[in-house]
Amino acid sequence: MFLFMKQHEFVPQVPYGTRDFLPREASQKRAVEGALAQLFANWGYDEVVTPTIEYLETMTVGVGNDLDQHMFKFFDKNNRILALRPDMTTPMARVAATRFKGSPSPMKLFYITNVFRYEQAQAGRQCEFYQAGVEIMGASEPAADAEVIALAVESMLKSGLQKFQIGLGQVDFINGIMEQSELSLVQRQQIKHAMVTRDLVGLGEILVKSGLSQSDQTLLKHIPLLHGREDMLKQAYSMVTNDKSRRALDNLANIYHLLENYGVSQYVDFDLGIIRDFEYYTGMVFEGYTPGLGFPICGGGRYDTMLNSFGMNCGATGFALGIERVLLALERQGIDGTQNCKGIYIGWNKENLVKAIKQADTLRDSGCSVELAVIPESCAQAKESQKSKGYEKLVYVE
Ligand SMILES: N[C@@H](Cc1c[nH]c[nH+]1)C(=O)O
Repeated sequence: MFLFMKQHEFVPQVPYGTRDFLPREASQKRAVEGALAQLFANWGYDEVVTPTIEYLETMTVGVGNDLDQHMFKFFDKNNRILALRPDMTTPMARVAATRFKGSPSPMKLFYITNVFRYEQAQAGRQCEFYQAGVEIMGASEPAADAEVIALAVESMLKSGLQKFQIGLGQVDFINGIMEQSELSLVQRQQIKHAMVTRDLVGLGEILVKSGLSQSDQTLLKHIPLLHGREDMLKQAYSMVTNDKSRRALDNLANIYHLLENYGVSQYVDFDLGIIRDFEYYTGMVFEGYTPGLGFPICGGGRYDTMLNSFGMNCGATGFALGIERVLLALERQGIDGTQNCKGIYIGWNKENLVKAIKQADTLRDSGCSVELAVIPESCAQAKESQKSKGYEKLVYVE
């Protein structure tokens, strides 16, 4: 009796932060992913598929400790610690450094796959989520950065989004300012963290306690407000005196000039407060935003030291787009990306299965999508099935 009740009460759930994609969502997901795979291939990128699990030490070499609290970890039978990949950039760097040594440079690679990060789950932010991204490895020039940003713009357009904006920053702008002062590593990290989370009150408090001069405090407090078009870059130039920050601004101006030539600069604003939440970024960084979503839909940047950690000394840049975020944005903006029409339903009455199989075969060969009933139905039942399953046409074999 007890056993019976228990079985009765059991409601199977998916693990926290994961979700099912039901047919409509799964077909939207596939449509977006298919379009992106085609786009990346058209731009000369090759797909790479890596394991879902990596050794923890591989992930730590790549992303540092930033994601430590967010990784799903477990042991293999030899007691080595494994992690579900929290990011695809690190596995791609591992592949490039270990499998493509000596290949023509730069390598242009893409992926469309799931990644895992422990997060407070909410719509558009799950612990398991899908990313489509590209990485250019072996190129340090602004041309590679511009290509990656232009491709991010094209990806959003290809996904069906019309309204979005990219914020473009450069981590060396703030690094240059902080290196001038005598801040400890911890203080620098606290300042960056406050900027990443856009915690302006917290930033103010850290700065007051930092021992920095009043003018440096004012400058750092001002960084999150430094967004705009090219005139803002000029303003920022006059606010700093160190070479590193100024080179960062020159680098942004160069990238922007190329984006004008790609015809996508109208989608791009400068935002010097963007630092992103991975420590591996060493140059330009960017994030894409679309109305109705409170978090970035895509993001990326230059990471010139990661490959070195895997034994290959070269610069790299890339971006990733969140697939569920694209789907959510499309839904919230009322854009329906799918053709929801199904083809033909074939029903048959007793004894006519063989005829119906042949009919289905012929119709499929001619390019129609066909569902063949697996049990005999009367014509009225078949009509009902056609309607409830959403098929455009019924073929009834009798
Ligand atoms: N891996 C980054 C995106 C990126 C790709 N390449 C460089 N950055 C992310 O998950 O946000």
